Amino acid sequence: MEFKEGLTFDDVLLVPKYSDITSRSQTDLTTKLSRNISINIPFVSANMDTVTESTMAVVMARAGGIGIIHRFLTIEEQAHEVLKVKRSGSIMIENPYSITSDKSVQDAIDYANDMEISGLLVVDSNSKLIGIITERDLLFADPKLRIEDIMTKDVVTAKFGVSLDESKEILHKHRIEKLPIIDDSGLIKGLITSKDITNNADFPNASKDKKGSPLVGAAVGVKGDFLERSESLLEAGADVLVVDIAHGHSENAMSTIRNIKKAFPNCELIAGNIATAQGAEDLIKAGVDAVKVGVGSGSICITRVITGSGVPQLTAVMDCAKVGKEYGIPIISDGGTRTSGDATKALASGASSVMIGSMLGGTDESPGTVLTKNGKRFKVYRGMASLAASIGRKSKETGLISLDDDLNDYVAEGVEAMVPYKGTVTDILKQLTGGVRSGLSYCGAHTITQMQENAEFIKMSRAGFAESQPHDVSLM
Ligand SMILES: NC(=O)C1=CN([C@@H]2O[C@H](COP(=O)(O)OP(=O)(O)OC[C@H]3O[C@@H](n4cnc5c(N)ncnc54)[C@H](O)[C@@H]3O)[C@@H](O)[C@H]2O)C=CC1
Ligand SMILES: O=c1[nH]c(=O)c2[nH+]cn([C@@H]3O[C@H](COP(=O)(O)O)[C@@H](O)[C@H]3O)c2[nH]1
Ligand SMILES: [K+]
Repeated sequence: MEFKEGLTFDDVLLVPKYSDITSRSQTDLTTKLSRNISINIPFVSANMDTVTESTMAVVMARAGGIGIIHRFLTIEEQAHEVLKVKRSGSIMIENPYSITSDKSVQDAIDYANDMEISGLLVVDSNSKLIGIITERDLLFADPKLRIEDIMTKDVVTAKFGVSLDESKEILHKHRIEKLPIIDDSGLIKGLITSKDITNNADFPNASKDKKGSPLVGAAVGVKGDFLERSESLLEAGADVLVVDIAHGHSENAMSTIRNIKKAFPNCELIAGNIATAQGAEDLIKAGVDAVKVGVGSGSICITRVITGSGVPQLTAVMDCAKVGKEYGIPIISDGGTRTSGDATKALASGASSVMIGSMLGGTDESPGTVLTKNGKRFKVYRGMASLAASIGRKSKETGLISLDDDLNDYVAEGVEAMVPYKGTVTDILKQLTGGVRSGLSYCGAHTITQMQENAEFIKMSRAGFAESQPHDVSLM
């Protein structure tokens, strides 16, 4: 039997090429996430419960990438996370939350807290706007009063179709922060807020949908509720769904893809994970709009240790990208990215974008709290097939874990770990994108596609690898 060689990031380097680029800003990182979705930087945050919920997804989209909300939540919770992202950045919120005037102040406080918003529109029984209550109205108000008693009745509004500049003028003139948009009969068409206007100006590179809201994706599994979950996620506004299964080159994955595409033909669909050309081709033929590549490459993955299965990540991406190119379907490299150099190599070898977990795991925007150990700060980052994650899932699905459950029955394919606390994702993405921009320049390329055409990899020896690291110095 002949052995094929499998290589990964540390086995190779990109050979420097002549470049006419004089500044990193001359490079363009725009890329395809999937057949019909473009993003402005090639980074996707992983669908893991210690990486991506709405807070992470909002920051990823603002920076120009996208976050995929993990699936280890109830359908309602996951759809709500999607909704939170969608509502975080559009210039006009389409269905602003409202309440009727007969409810109590306490009802309004509870509702605003649940929805994590700072104000509510007040409507009559015909859904016509009759008032507004904001944080300041609710502050110190007697919780037993009716909303009618404390709401502002002469609401400043604008007609549907009002321009951004006109809205700013109205908000400034009246020194207010919320501008309900109504039609001729007084029905609410939307809400423009000062915060959303500021956000829009502050994040010019943000990835947005056609209506100007941040892009967001959400993962679904292959068992049980996936159709119902898909429907709720799409209703909440998810721009793309990701079929997430450890062994994506399986009948399980294939039938899930076919079922989702049949039920929701317009749904943009990514599926994974696979690690071979045949896997990529089969998923593409089943109807996906992008293929996620990576088996056992992740920092917390022990799939290769437990099962003996996997393909070194660079080879996996190269093999799959050849097929992706034939069919015009983008490839996402998932797992094993530790540096901007790894990301550049993944892109140069044919991936259109890179999914990252551990690099984002210890940030302010990842779920979970900061722990302190020996004076250093950490956050938990765990594999979704780790024992702890599985117990978490089971107790979520069925209530508490029963004492009869034999934990030895569960074969973990991931570990639970800690990663150093790293501050905000924004800074990490600046370093990552800066490194990739430089990487493009070393390949003599202005764009990722150009880099893929120009890229020449060279295999290196262990001595070459050692030479590539800082050496013969004491690091500060
Ligand atoms: N990218 C990677 O290398 C890996 C990722 N993971 C992550 O862990 C999480 C849990 O993954 P799953 O166990 O797939 O999800 P899951 O718990 O939803 O299982 C999906 C179905 O696939 C079956 N299944 C699992 N491994 C299989 C295999 N090797 N062959 C045939 N059927 C198999 C399960 O029994 C179940 O019926 C996911 O988020 C996944 O992305 C897990 C292992 C490897
Ligand atoms: O073998 C595995 N067991 C797991 O428990 C597990 N959880 C996540 N993943 C995968 O790892 C990716 C993140 O990898 P990094 O931390 O290297 O960025 C993720 O995006 C996943 O593809 C797992 N793989
Ligand atoms: K690994």
